[in-house]
Amino acid sequence: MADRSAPGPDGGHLIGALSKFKSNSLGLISDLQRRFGGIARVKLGPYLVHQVTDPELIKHVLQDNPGNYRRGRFYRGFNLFMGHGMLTTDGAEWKARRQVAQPFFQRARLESAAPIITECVDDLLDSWAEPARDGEVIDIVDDVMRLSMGVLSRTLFGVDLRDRADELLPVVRFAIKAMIITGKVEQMLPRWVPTRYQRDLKKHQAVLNGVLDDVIARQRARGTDDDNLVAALLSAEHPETGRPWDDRAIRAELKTHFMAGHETTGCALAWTLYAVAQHADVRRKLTAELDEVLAGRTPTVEDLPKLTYLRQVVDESLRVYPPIWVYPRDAVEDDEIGGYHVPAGTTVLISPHAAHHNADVWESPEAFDPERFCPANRHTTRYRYLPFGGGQRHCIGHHLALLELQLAVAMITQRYRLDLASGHQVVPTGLVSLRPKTGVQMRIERIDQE
Ligand code: HEM
Repeated sequence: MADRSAPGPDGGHLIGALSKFKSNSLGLISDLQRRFGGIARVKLGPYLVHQVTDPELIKHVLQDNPGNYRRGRFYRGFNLFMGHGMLTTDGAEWKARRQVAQPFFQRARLESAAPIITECVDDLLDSWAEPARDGEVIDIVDDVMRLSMGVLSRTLFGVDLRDRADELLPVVRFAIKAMIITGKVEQMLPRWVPTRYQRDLKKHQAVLNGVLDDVIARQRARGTDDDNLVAALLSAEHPETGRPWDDRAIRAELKTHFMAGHETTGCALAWTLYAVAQHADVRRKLTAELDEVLAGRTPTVEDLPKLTYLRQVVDESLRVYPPIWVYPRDAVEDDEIGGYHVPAGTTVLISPHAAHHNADVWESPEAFDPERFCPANRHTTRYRYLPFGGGQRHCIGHHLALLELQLAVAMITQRYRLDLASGHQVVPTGLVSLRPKTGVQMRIERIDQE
């Protein structure tokens, strides 16, 4: 076993790089990657962390030795809004949850739900008719979040949670800050200390729990024959106890899918529309492809294989702006990564953002260039491109996300031209998701169809 420590900044003191992580987490991970390469050792407050960005070393953690890397201390924050569910558990508990949900994420099954997606996109397009006519500037972020909330809840839960978006959107905005542990005092105080943060936390948790309890109650009243995830969870038996799952466990699964699925896809769509608006050549090429293949009609799943450039645009957006920009694991036993010692109990950070912006691996990584995903290059992307993670814990929802992104980008580009409002700067910020810090303000113009 190697006894060498990986390179990294001097971090022996108590605070280490934590204050930088709090104020500019994206800057810190890029800086570590640039200065120290594929594996860097850093102290974040009291925690020893190895950031891994080399594709082979990422493969080691996610695919070759995954049993040694579990959800750990940084995932505890996720319990606040996801409970004890598929994303936050390990081993047999995780497996049981993944098995119940897996059938609902089969590609063919999701593809048959494409008309639900196009209906939800149509609603979004209709809601933009007025601002387009009045030449108004709008922030598109909440709108795309509503869209992904509608798609997720209709395809998986058999209800339309857009009806409750006004309650849910503030919950999610709070949650994506609260779930990431940054060592802020308010996060560290015991829950019984009556701070404003604790009051807000409880209020938002109660709203989310209440909405999802309603979803469960409605499904229970309808019975368990419906073909959706809620009905499947209500009729599932726990593999170890043989007993049905209780409502708390079912709610944790629904919270997990809700939080993991709609925020990520919404962010990805906002970033893709932003990127297309910023690159006239990309917009031109995309519009030409859509015109040629669709000639103005609504896209279907059968059209997608012909819309190759559309897929390249989505892939490149997920490279430059990966919605899950970092995720941690804790090492169970001592390990060796890239010849360096990684002690048991310490954290390994996988950052798609740092990996996707690594100049040793990507040519001109800061440039938005969909050509790098042309079909001839696709096979070379393994573990240097990981917007949906990798190994056995890869994203269960990736087919749904990609389907929704392709259909939504196509339909929006067909009907509207989006331009960034003059003077508005879009700045990525690393919360649980990669969010545009002050929104994405767009001027929307209707493209007249023949
Ligand atoms: C663009 C959209 C999405 C992105 C970028 C994304 C990204 C990711 C990533 C990177 C992971 C792995 C995290 C880790 O290993 O720690 C993950 C896991 C997960 N994602 Fe997604 N995701 C997206 C959409 C969705 C959707 C639509 C759903 C569900 C409706 C979903 C549900 C999940 C769940 C439940 C897990 C945990 C899987 C497990 O641990 O077995 N995601 N996602």
